[in-house]
Amino acid sequence: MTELPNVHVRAEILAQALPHMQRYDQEIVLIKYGGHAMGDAAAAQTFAQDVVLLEQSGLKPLVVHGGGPQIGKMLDRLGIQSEFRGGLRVTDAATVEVVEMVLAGSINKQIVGWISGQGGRAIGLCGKDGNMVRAKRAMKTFRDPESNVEQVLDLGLVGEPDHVERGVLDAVLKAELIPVLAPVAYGADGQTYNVNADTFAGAIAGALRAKRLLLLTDVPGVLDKNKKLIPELTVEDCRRLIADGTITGGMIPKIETCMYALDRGVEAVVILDGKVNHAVLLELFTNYGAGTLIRRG
Ligand SMILES: Nc1ncnc2c1ncn2[C@@H]1O[C@H](COP(=O)(O)OP(=O)(O)O)[C@@H](O)[C@H]1O
Ligand SMILES: CC(=O)N[C@@H](CCC(=O)OP(=O)(O)O)C(=O)O
Repeated sequence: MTELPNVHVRAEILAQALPHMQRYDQEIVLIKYGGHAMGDAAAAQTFAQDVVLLEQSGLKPLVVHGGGPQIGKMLDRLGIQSEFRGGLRVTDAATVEVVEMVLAGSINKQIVGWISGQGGRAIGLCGKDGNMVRAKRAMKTFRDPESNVEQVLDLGLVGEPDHVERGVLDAVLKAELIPVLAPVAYGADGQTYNVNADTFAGAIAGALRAKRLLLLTDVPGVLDKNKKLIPELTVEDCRRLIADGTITGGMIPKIETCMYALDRGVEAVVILDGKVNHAVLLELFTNYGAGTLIRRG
């Protein structure tokens, strides 16, 4: 077989994107960009480029971002102690102020800037804007593996979304702007709540019946006990992997998010490595699916 010159190979790859573009035409795709993935400067630029390319190709991309490591750094600088329980940050009044400042302030606007830099038009909002996400105090239980006793965790001002108002998002999408959302919510009690970014993304994806939810993190996907990538999982598999301790820490809210979103009509969720250049494009517009694909089963 004669080898195609490089430029023709590139054209072939571009042409192969056509059925994928048609499949996702006018569909909502929600991309959760985790704080660890964001740390890689080169991948951050290709991430912004991918988001703009999706919008230009007729999809409706939304971004929900995290910023756990960045919040941690700022809390350290301010001398505020912080601890995680069950993958969630215990949040008091001083902590939630810093969380809001870092997430809805610096990180949100940084991502909007990256998208503008690639020629896109993004708008940065948090869950308080347009009454988008109302939350209530999270009630989480945790089973101590040593004593096997289940206890209710007091996480302070950690919120769990209990209502999503889609009006503001519909208006933003209609105006052909790309929403970039910080996971901070309001409470009926007047409090500001710190919501885990995965949980927030799941609530938005569920309310909008997104076609796909992509969770970009700093690992290739869900790993088994031997640290090998698991390419596909069902909801039942996920429950088993949490129960047997294969899935721990920050991966727990991610998997809970997947289960929640699938339950609300999201077709499939993918957990993938956001530090890989063009991770989003590879996943959506090529035949080389990356990461772990999770379906209802
Ligand atoms: N089975 C597993 N497979 C992959 N990662 C896991 C697993 N169990 C726990 N983790 C941890 O979950 C982390 C991803 O969650 P998190 O740190 O909250 O990322 P992000 O900031 O992207 O939301 C991984 O870096 C890894 O340390
Ligand atoms: C309640 C809770 O844990 N909130 C998270 C919000 C940010 C987040 O989830 O960021 P990543 O996606 O980068 O982990 C926090 O305070 O770190």
